[in-house]
Amino acid sequence: MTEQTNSEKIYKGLAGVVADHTAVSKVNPESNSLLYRGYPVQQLAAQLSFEEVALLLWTGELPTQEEKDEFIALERSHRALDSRVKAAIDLLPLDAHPMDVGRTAVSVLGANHPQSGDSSPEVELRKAKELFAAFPAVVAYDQRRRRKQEVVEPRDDLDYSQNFLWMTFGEEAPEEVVDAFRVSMVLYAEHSFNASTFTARVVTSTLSDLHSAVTAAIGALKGPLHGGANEAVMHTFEEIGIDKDETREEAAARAKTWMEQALAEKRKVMGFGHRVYKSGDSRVPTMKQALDAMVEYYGRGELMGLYDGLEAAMGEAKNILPNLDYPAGPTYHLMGFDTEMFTPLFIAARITGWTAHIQEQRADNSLIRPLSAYSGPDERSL
Ligand SMILES: CC(=O)SCCNC(=O)CCNC(=O)[C@H](O)C(C)(C)COP(=O)(O)OP(=O)(O)OC[C@H]1O[C@@H](n2cnc3c(N)ncnc32)[C@H](O)[C@@H]1OP(=O)(O)O
Ligand SMILES: O=C([O-])CC(=O)C(=O)O
Repeated sequence: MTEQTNSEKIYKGLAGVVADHTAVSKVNPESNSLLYRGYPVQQLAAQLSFEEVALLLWTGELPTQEEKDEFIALERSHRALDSRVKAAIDLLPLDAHPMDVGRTAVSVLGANHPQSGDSSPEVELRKAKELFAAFPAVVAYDQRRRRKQEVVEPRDDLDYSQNFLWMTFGEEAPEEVVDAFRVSMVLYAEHSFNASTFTARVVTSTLSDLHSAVTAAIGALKGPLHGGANEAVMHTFEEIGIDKDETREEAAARAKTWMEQALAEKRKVMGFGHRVYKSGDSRVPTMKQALDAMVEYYGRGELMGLYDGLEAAMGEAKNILPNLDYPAGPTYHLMGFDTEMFTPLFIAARITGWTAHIQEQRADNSLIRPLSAYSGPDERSL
């Protein structure tokens, strides 16, 4: 087969290209819906624990009680911060970006895994579960070391979300906060062939291992056009200025002026727009409810002034709607996470989707290697 010629159609950014089948999730922009293994994500977010959603994504079916119990036991036994991961993180500067910390941690876990050379389906599923269990301690430790706080050991009387918040903040989170956190994890878990998942599939297609694929996926997630947007949303809020004494209306008016100026300068405003959804992200209404609950819990209506003002001004000027990162950013801010920790929270959730796709890619593999149209100089001699 020869490489494409210049006259052939180029699908820049692979926009509109259907690269393969997947049974993991269905993103439907026409009906503005998202199904995980056939179930609407809104139902899953309303009724299931994140542990149950993870099992659904991996196995394709809702878990039985026995499967759930077995997984919960495994998850609770792999929560503690691995000493080799801690040693590697301690070598990194305190201001290293937490996405770099997360990427390093997964790499260290992969290199030290006792079955690092075994990519059989059973072992890979086990590795996925262990990584799911181990990653929260990395996020919690990184936020705490940056704040010069001691490590908080996990507690096995708490579920995944409760324990995540416990290890990060060193106190039991109220029910309202745990619920908003759980909802964010469920919504962030999976989204078909997004850039990071596709990256994980490309790496897997070479028959490389699960930790290499996840490490590469973290690199793709870090960018502000993808997962890095949840952090960038908060930077926008900070740039506009958060003033707790302001009314909602005053904040909205300032946000509107800021957005008009940003668009006049042709800036991209993170947290808006989507490659697939053109009439709204299916997950935003559910995440917005979780944000509203946090705003009410913490009594921070002025933040919603900024939120509403930006959304309205972007809608009026360009008819571009928020994506999931837009409500997720301020939700994590209200919970007390440092802004730089937001995208690592996305990693914790997306480990489920990535590893479900890694399994699927491996089960029916074909090396992912597209063609390119050469645009350099004609052949020449030295
Ligand atoms: C969980 C997630 O990963 S969701 C995505 C998170 N990413 C972001 O929030 C980053 C901001 N958004 C964007 O950059 C884009 O909307 C993307 C990358 C997500 C999707 O982009 P694409 O489908 O490639 O559309 P593209 O970037 O070409 O935008 C089309 C038009 O809308 C404009 N546009 C799209 N999003 C934005 C935005 N956030 N701010 C300003 N203008 C925007 C573009 O400037 C472009 O305008 P033009 O035709 O006048 O040049
Ligand atoms: O689907 C995408 O391109 C990005 C996205 O929303 C996600 O990964 O959750």
